[in-house]
Amino acid sequence: MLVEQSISEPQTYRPIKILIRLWSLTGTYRWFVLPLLFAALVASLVEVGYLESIRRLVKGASESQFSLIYSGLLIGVSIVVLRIVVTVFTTWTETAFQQKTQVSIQSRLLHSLGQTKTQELAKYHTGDLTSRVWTSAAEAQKGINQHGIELAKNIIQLLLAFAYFSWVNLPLTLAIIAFTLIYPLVTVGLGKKLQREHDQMHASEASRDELLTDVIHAPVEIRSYGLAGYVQQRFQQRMHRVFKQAMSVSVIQRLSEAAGRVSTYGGMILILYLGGMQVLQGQMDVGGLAAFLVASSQLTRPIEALSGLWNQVIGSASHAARMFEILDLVKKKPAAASPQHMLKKGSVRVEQVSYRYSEQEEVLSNISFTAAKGVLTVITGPSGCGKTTLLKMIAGVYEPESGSIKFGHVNGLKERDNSDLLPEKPNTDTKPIYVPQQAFVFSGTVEENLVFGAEGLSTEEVKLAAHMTHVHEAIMCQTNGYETQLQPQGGPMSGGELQRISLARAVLRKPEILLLDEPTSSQDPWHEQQLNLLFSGLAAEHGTTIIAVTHRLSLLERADQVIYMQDGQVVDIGTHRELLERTNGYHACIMEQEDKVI
Ligand SMILES: Nc1ncnc2c1ncn2[C@@H]1O[C@H](COP(=O)(O)OP(=O)(O)OP(=O)(O)O)[C@@H](O)[C@H]1O
Repeated sequence: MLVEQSISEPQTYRPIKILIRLWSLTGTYRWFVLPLLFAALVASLVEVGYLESIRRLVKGASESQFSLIYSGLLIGVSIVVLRIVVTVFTTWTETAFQQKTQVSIQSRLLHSLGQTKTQELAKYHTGDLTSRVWTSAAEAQKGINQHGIELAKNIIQLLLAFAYFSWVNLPLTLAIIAFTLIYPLVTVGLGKKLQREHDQMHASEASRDELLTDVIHAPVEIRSYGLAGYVQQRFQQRMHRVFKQAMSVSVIQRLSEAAGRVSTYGGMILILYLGGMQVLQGQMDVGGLAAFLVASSQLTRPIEALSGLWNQVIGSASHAARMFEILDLVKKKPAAASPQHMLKKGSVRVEQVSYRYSEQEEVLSNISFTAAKGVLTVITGPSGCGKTTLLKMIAGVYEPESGSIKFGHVNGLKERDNSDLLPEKPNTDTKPIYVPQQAFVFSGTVEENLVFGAEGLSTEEVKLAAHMTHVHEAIMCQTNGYETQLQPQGGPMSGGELQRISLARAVLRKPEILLLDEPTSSQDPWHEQQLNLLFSGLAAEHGTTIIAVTHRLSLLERADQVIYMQDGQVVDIGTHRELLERTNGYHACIMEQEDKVI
């Protein structure tokens, strides 16, 4: 039998705090709220004018006072015109506010995702992350730009209507308010429970989305392992959980709506009773009571709307909490280290670096070495010894648990002058560029994949980088050349071609420090040799500092220095020849890897 894992209880936030934070996230667009609130005030005054128009018309007709009828008519016509103007203005401003808010919040999220440490993001499933960034962000922002604004409008309307009705007949007004308050009181009472149910429902939806993402990403595995039935069963279980929680949410919402109906009808009956008594005692005429009854919805409607809106705000708040969790993953950057005057610009110094993934045993212990500017450094060692972890640490993906990684600041080496090979555009970004073993394919064409994020480069520059990594011809073999649309898995380009596209993407940016993880792992011997030549050339002729992780003998032979690692430690540093002569295990390790490659 399949056992579904339980979903951890999400953190619950206070809705008002959430609304304030959402509002502050909308950047400069937050001030759209002011004209909208002003429009809400005008709209509420219009409603009061409407009430006064009815009162004058009814009173004028029942007492045959033509002056009252005319003034009632005048007020009525004026408010119709004003209402049209306010409606047009509000619709336009609301639409603009909604769109700007959504763009602002979602781009904030994407920016945060780009800055969050990989190990933090790794705790989230892709399906969950996607639903937080898109669904939760879209639903959360409605909390301010739709429900929040409506809430404010109704409060303004309620206050003005209350002031007006109190002026007309205070006892009746107090009676109807007292009765209608049942609704918001019930809603607030159920609010906490409703928020908990919303939180759990969103967590269940996320677990369903995770399963869907797995199915989409692994159709081949599902078919070859015959998992279709298993996946279907799991999906049904997760949908059942979503359904149960959606039912709970719905029941709570219906309960509070029922309280709304009781309070509306009860309020009407109370007005009729108290008003009837006032008529019998001669304190009010029948016309006045009828007008009050007709217009009383202006008082009860905002109260009912407030309660319904509060439920919606709670729904948005629950989505917002899921989104904030992601925004809060970005930790403040540590204070910049003092400049290392001994290190030349482009050099990297790794000092006594140790690292562990969560509670596991140490993956890197006390690693130290220097990669000088223009030097080709190659890290090698048995599988699992920590090479990729070390490279990612230099790239800034992980932070050392102890020790430090320093980048040189002193500009002492010769400028890149003889740029007959590299594109001419000077590189201003001195951050290391990391090229992973598995090329990542962005959605778009080959050219877009090469240029990605570095707009403004000419076609010649892009082609030059593709020539340098020997992928230009393969691209030109495609019917649409550089305009070829890449499929999510990189088709129609092969694995080796994609790896060379990924290298060209890095070369195009003229990095001072280039970090390569198994850069020739998918290459045939000829391309492997050509790429090795490129790496040596970049280092020797262009002063690029290259740190590569590899098992390949051909690259080890070309390296200026080889760092040999075992079990998370540096065993020895030297040239390939030196290590072959003096380091135990190095020769065996290289031969073993070469045999695997062959
Ligand atoms: N995200 C992770 N969470 C937990 N442990 C990890 C993670 N990534 C790697 N490890 C562990 O850290 C150790 C070092 O992994 P790493 O990928 O750095 O080794 P490697 O030398 O590059 O291996 P290979 O040559 O097989 O690519 C391994 O034991 C691995 O299981």
